[in-house]
Order: sequence, then C-alpha cells, then structure tokens
Amino acid sequence: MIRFDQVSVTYDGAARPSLRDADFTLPEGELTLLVGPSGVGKSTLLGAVSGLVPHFTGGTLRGRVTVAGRDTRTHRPRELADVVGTVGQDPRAHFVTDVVEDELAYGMESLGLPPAVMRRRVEETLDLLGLNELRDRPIATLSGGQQQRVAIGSVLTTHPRVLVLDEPTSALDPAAAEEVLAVLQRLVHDLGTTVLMAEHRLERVVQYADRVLLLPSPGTAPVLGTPSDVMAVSPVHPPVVSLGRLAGWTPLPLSIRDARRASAALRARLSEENGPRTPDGPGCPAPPVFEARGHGDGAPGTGSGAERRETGEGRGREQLRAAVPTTPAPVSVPAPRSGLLGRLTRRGRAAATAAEPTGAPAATATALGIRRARTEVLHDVTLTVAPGETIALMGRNGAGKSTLLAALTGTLAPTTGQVTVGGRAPHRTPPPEMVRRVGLVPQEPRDLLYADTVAAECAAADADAGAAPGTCRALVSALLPDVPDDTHPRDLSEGQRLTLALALVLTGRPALLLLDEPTRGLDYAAKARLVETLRALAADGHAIVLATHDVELAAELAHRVVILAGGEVVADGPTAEVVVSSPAFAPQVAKVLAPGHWLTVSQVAAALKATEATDATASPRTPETTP
Ligand SMILES: Nc1ncnc2c1ncn2[C@@H]1O[C@H](COP(=O)(O)OP(=O)(O)OP(=O)(O)O)[C@@H](O)[C@H]1O
Ligand SMILES: Nc1ncnc2c1ncn2[C@@H]1O[C@H](COP(=O)(O)OP(=O)(O)OP(=O)(O)O)[C@@H](O)[C@H]1O
Repeated sequence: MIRFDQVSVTYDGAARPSLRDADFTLPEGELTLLVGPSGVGKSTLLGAVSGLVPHFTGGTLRGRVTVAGRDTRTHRPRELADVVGTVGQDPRAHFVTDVVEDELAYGMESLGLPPAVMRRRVEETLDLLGLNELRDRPIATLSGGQQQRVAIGSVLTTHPRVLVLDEPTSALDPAAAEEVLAVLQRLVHDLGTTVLMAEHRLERVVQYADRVLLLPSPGTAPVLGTPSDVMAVSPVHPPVVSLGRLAGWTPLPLSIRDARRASAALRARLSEENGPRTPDGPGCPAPPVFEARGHGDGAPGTGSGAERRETGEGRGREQLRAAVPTTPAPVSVPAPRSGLLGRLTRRGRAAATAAEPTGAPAATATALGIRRARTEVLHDVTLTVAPGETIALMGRNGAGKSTLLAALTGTLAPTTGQVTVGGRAPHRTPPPEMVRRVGLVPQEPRDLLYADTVAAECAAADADAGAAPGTCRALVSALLPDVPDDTHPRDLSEGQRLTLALALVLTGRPALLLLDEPTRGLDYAAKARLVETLRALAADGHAIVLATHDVELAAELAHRVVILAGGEVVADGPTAEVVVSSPAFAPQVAKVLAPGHWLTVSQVAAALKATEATDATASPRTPETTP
C-alpha cells in the first residue's frame, strides 16, 4: 500500500539529507509504528507519504514514494486526500472551522460526499471518540487533549485507506490514548485500513503495532521488522523493554502481561530488598533517570546482558542488529553544563529566598472554584506547594489541570476561594511583579515565542524580567549549546523549542515553575535531560508543578501526585502511594512488579546491584537477574 523506493529527502540549504535510503513496503491493513530519536526524520518520512514533503515544505525528494499506486511527487496532497488522511503534531494547525461538528464534516464536504453519509459518519465518530458532549463547542475553548481527539476524528470521517499520524496520543490522558489506539486497531482489523504512526511514548503504543519502522540515527537507513525484533536493538524503547533487557528476559516482553509472566523470579528477588529508595520529599537526591544513552554502550538497561544470552530466536534480528549503529542516540536537549546551570540555580535560590520567607509555601489554593463560559471547571480545590517540591498534576483530558495552572499564573481569576503565589494574589498583582514569583511553560511552547530569532527572544525575555542583558542567552547556551543566535524558533525541533521556552521562563528565576505537558514531542534522551534540569532546580529550592499525562515522567520526578477529576482533587499524596494502585496512572514498572512499590527501571537496577553485592559475599550469583 505504501512503497518507498530508494528515497532520500534534502531540505533546501541543508548540508545532508534528513531522510536517506528509505526502501521498504508497508502492506495494506497493517499498523506500522515509526520510531526513532528526535530530529531523526520521522515527520519527514510521514510527510513524504502524505505529499506534504516536498510540495509544502520545499526541498528535494529523490527516489519514488507511491501510496495506493499514486506517486506522491506527481500527486499533490489534495490529489491524495481521498486515499491518505493525515494528523500532524500540532492539532491546532489542522483546524479549518471553528466548531467541533463542522470540523468533523469538513473533510467529507471537500470530497463531495452526500449529506446523509456525512451525517451518519459524524455521529459515528462523535460516539467512537467520546466527543458527543463537545459537539457544539467552539474548538478554541477545548482542552489540549479534547482538541487532539477532534483532529483525529476529522480525519477518520473521510474513511481514508491510509492513515498517517504524527504523535496522535501526545496530548491524551492514558485512558483516552488507549481508547484512540483501540479505535485505530479496529480500523486496521475490520476495515483493512493501513496506519503509519510516529510516536515517542512507546509504552503506550508498541503492543498495538504489527510492525515497527525504526530510524536509528540521522542519515541511517530505516529498519523494518516485528516489534520484538526491532525493540531488541532499538536505541529508543519503553520501560518494559528496558526492564526485560535488564533482567535478561527472552523473548523480550512488549506488554505488561507478558512482562508479568516473565517476572516471577525478579519479583521474588526484589522482595528480599527493603523496597525502592524513592525521594519522598523535597531535597532528597533521586536515583538516575530514564536511560539516556544509546544502545550498545554497555550501560545498565541497554540490553547488553540480555543480548549475551540471546538464543538467536526472532527472524531477522541479526540483520536488524547489523543495520542499527551502536552510536549513542542523538539528543535534542543537551545536558545542562553544570557550571552555568549551577549559576542559574544559585540565582534561582536567591530569587526563591528573596520572594519567600523561609518555610512559607510557594503557592496555595484554598477552596478554589473557577467558572469558564457557564461551566464550573474547578471546584473546591485546596492545595499547598512547598519550595523545593515537585508536584505532578494528573487527570483525564478536561479535568482542569491547565485551568489550575492559569489560576496560579493569574491569567484566570478565582470565581470562588483564593490563590496565593509568593504571598500575593496573582490575578491582582501587576505582571512585572509576578515574573520572579511564577513562570509557566505552556502546553504549546510556540505560544511563548513571538520573535524571528533566538537572540531577539532572549533580549525580550531579559527586558521582561528586568534581568541583565545576556542573562537569557547564557541560559539558552547552557541548555541548547548548538543553537545559533539567528535561528528562527520555527526551525527548532519540538524538544529544542520546549527548552528555549524553559530558558525564557527561567530568565525571571521564578520561585514557582509551572510546566504544562512538558514531554510532548520529546524522545527518552531529551526527557532525561529535562528531568536532570528540573531536579537541579527543585534541589535548589524552586517549587515545580507539572501538568502531565506522562506517567513515566511523574514516576521519575514527582515527590507528590495530585489527581484532578471533574475539576476536583480526588487524590493527593506521595507519588508511589498515589500511582501504584491506579491502572491509569501507574508506570509500567509498577504494573509489572506490583504489589511492590517499584516505579522505575533505575530503582530496580540499583536494588539488583545491592542484592548482587550481598550475594557475592554470601552465595553464587543468580544469572536471571544479573544486569
Ligand atoms: N521544513 C523544514 N525545513 C528545513 N529543515 C527541516 C524541515 N523540517 C525538518 N527539518 C530538519 O530535518 C530533520 C528531521 O526533522 P523531522 O521533523 O523529520 O524529525 P523527527 O524525527 O520527526 O523529529 P521529532 O521527533 O522531534 O518530531 C531535522 O534536523 C529538522 O531540523
Ligand atoms: N475558554 C474556555 N471556555 C469554556 N470552557 C473551557 C475553556 N477552556 C477550557 N474549558 C473547559 O474547561 C475544562 C478544563 O480544561 P483544561 O484545559 O483545564 O483541562 P486539562 O485538564 O488541562 O485537559 P488536557 O489534559 O486535555 O490538557 C474542559 O472541559 C475544557 O473544555
């Protein structure tokens, strides 16, 4: 159904192709997952299928891409619209109309479908994606996840034979993501739809894939194989695969169910330990985080142990291994340089202590209620955020997370109750006085970026924060060393844009840092860098509140998890206590190793090391659990 014939794409002015030597066929009626580190060319490959590359993006496409027999170089995206449905990374870029129902009908109208068919398909899609209650709503008033569902729905109504999706679950809560993936799987199984989907959160999607197409590193040819064969060699993989590689499980499990079946010995071994040593309050140093290094570097969790015990099962695995270079995965958010970050956080501490008397909370909400349009979106929310504390704010799409963050920044005024940040009521305090008290990195970092160059953004951030000229640029250099002054923010990758937005906000050294869904579009390595940066800030006294659907991020970073449902706080407590028993919010490791309170692969690796050290003095090693 989709055929790439020796395809390379080079953007205008680029020194190297962004996609090279792509040569593969994707058959009809299969779901193929496209994976790879940030900036490796996934969106470029997807664009070559929908015709956006090179027709809209410019650049040169060599070779031939055919979709249902049509050459995408000679067929513009409009001439492919009856066959290919595309949802890009930013749902808002997708919308043509203002209201949910109209948006669902728009694609069918363009294809000239009869009104009766349109009506039936709109109703079906509203039901299928749980959008019924939102059908009359202006799209601009929907939450991020609600908008993403509408974008997906608007493509499904045209019944395309090929669906091309760029991170379709990035703004969805875990349950909504499962619902959308189940719908896609039904289309594949029941209607023979061909789905090609890029996604960074592999823990959500890999078990749904028939095949995985891996772009291992920039300029390396794509590798196609079964999910388990590709995951065995991929530089990006979900925690359940890291755990399987660490424990040496063969075949490598991709689902929680398979991992639980393989995990009896590991669970027994870990039960001898006293449980994970998690940071349960501000100021506690935490264990290392997501695996940030590439395959083959011998680090725990990269699978070297598992591979030594490989039995060779899995057709094609050896060829895959040969095709995947063993260089570390490129990262889009480089490690902070300790000197500069140190200076940043020291200044942060000065700001934090200047803004807060010792022991005072960074922020409070008391019996907070907020009405938007005619709906009460938050109700009776009471919350205290301490300096140095990292809180993950979780909950279903539309639960009110972004609304709570907006109340903390002062963008929305309480309808009832009170909010204080650094001792002030944020909605009544002039913005310049709030800059050092609170900063928000919004769900879409583009919303903070107005200027044409990175340098101009930095100059504006210095002026807004009353900081010495050069303050912001020093931060950008620390967090994004390779980005020149004259780069247009539009040309940065998702991860780079997020980091630029973070640097702009940190220029004001806010005592309270708010981040709305900060891992959208980030690969595992970039996420590890973000975690490192946020930990350094928390250790230095900044309070951090993250609204996130990323259960793995919450497990790594948060001291405390607060769950909102229908605008109310329904859980608030230490991370392990809140997430371990929750089917929706537990990270993969917790699900595999329940009832133990293990949350991350790094905790398990540390525990195994400890038991091994004990065993080395007492008895022979247990090969099964040797990393
Ligand atoms: N329109 C464009 N013009 C010039 N360069 C581009 C354009 N689009 C992408 N690039 C560059 O091509 C490379 C591949 O980008 P692409 O967006 O395809 O990667 P990706 O794997 O989808 O990344 P991510 O996971 O961050 O979305 C990057 O170096 C990017 O900067
Ligand atoms: N401007 C607005 N007018 C009316 N209702 C709104 C407006 N903005 C948001 N809402 C509604 O308020 C509710 C809470 O939205 P909010 O953006 O706070 O949710 P969220 O928990 O951040 O969701 P997500 O996880 O999808 O980002 C949703 O039902 C949303 O539709």
